Amino acid sequence: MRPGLQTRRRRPEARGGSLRTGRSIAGASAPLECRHDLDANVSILSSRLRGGVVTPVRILVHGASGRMGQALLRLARARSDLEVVAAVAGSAPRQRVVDGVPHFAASELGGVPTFDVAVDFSLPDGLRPVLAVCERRGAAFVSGTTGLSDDQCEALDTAATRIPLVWASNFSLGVAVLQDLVRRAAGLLPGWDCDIVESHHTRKVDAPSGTALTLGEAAAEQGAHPRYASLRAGDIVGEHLVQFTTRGERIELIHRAGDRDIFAAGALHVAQRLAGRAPRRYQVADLLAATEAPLP
Ligand SMILES: NC(=O)C1=CN([C@@H]2O[C@H](COP(=O)(O)OP(=O)(O)OC[C@H]3O[C@@H](n4cnc5c(N)ncnc54)[C@H](O)[C@@H]3O)[C@@H](O)[C@H]2O)C=CC1
Ligand SMILES: O=C(O)C1=N[C@H](C(=O)O)C[C@H](O)C1
Repeated sequence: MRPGLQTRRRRPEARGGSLRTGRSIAGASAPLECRHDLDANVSILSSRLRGGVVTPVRILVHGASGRMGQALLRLARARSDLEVVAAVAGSAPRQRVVDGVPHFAASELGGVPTFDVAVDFSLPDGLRPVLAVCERRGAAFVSGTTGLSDDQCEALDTAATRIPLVWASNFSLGVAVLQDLVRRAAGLLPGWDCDIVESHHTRKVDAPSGTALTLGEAAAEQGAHPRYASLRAGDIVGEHLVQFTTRGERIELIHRAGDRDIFAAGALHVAQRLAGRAPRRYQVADLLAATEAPLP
């Protein structure tokens, strides 16, 4: 894994019809762009109306046997607006059907039933095959897989010309706010040292974490030169400290995730709102703030 790759996060393209709402994430002062796209809303309605009946959004969980995959399956089961129609893991499943959900190996991806959105929390090698299935089937794609190569990031951009897509290094609301705070602090503190320290469980494979790189990019946008340090210990779900230091003083901004359900819930929320939208790359904030036409 090469540090810095995820710092190439693209901005969403400016589109006609975008509306500044002044809404903000949990009190952050920077307004979010809220895209009110009539075409997208029409297609959202048609995607959820099958045979004149409003149906749940059909989800494929990719990386289903993992820590995040298990959280996604459990949280999706509790939602009536989502239906998991396939669970895919890297290797062959021990049980073919669990809680009514058919399970598949990644090598069987071509045979999964029809779905509206794939939600991918796997490993970088798993990205291209599931993306290809989404493109072939015209399904939306939500991914939180980190440690992607340059080529894999470019594959996301290419796919986004054909399908609606969200990739985010972190689906928690708190990190979205932290990113905004880091950007503002870096702008207010030119010349200060900027250090990002991330701590995760010992099974995490990539370092620095995707979130650390995203936070570093927010600081770098304001002229900071972030440095990274990674700690792997015990079962830490995920902690990110961004420290600004100069002679005699220091500011520390920290987010601690205590439960990976926060990431899973965020990704499912985004998946539900992404289904049926127009092809392009969306940011999590677009979908948090999105205004949808009411369903009949
Ligand atoms: N964006 C976010 O909010 C978050 C992102 N993550 C990221 O999600 C990813 C998964 O994390 P964990 O669930 O902790 O990992 P894990 O190791 O527990 O699970 C990985 C899953 O991917 C599957 N897999 C592995 N190789 C595959 C392949 N080639 N094709 C298809 N499936 C494959 C495994 O069978 C397993 O089901 C990591 O990249 C992690 O950094 C994790 C938490 C939050
Ligand atoms: O692997 C994890 O666990 C996490 N990965 C993401 C990252 O790389 O930033 C998000 C979160 O920190 C948990």
